[in-house]
Amino acid sequence: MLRIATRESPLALWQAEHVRARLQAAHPDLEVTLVPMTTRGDQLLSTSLSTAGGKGLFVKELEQAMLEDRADLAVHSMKDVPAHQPEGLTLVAFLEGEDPRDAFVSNRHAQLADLPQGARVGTASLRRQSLLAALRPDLQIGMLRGNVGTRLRKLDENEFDAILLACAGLRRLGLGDRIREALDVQRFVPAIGQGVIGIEARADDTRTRDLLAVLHDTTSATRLAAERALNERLGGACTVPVAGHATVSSDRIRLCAMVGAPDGSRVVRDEISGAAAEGASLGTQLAERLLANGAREILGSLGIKA
Ligand SMILES: NCc1[nH]cc(CCC(=O)O)c1CC(=O)O
Repeated sequence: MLRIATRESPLALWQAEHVRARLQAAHPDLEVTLVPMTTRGDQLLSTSLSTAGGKGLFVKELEQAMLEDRADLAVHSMKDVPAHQPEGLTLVAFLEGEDPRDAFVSNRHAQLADLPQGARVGTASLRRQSLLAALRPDLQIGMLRGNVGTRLRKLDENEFDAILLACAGLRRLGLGDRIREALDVQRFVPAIGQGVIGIEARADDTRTRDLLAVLHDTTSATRLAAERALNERLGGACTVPVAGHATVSSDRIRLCAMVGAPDGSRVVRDEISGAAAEGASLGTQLAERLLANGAREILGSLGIKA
């Protein structure tokens, strides 16, 4: 028996069920069950995530369940996972990545560049807000919280002319046809870990780790090592406008990153390439360069010491 802790949002349940089905296919005699739970982040969906306390909110209850032996593993969107795991827990597998790009979704406009002057755009993240404002200072950008379905409903009810979501979440939920334009990763740099499902387990639980080994994707692991090293050096929170995306081809890696003021008035971008095996060190180096070139001031003005 293997117990999977998961949030109860439709996307989280899809991802947990996907992991369950793959484990079941690899180990036909194993019983795999879902243990759904509500996290503090889900309860606070109506308030701003940044004021509520950030990323850990979506994973804490799942981690508690593993530490108390009510579950053996937790399935996460890596985008929602903080830089550090609690004592006794560790990330044990990363699945093959879905499309990492942000999606432009609109009922009226075919692409971001078609938005008229002053159009209303909804987004749930400071990163998207910053990138968007830097690109198009004329837009009226509003905070859009809630599950993917809730956000699409707000668009359909005409609260916004367009919204930005992750392509991965839309595709997984069978809503890929809502994507009008997939935004280029160089220009519109994705969030650390966007599109990758990660699995956390107890560090000493070798049985669970062995059972999960079949799901592990080394390209995703290489990507995540670079992106998470970058994120860690930059303070490691999702409450800051930080973007980082690595592309891996054979033994090379290229990491793009951005730190921006939420209003887009200042944006620092840079990129670095090197050997894939050096990903984590490249991530740290790129973070140092960003900090030296203005990111330290941007983060400092948001109360983050990096
Ligand atoms: N913060 C919510 C969240 N966490 C992960 C995804 C998308 C799926 C993924 O990145 O794997 C989403 C929804 C969104 O940003 O549109």
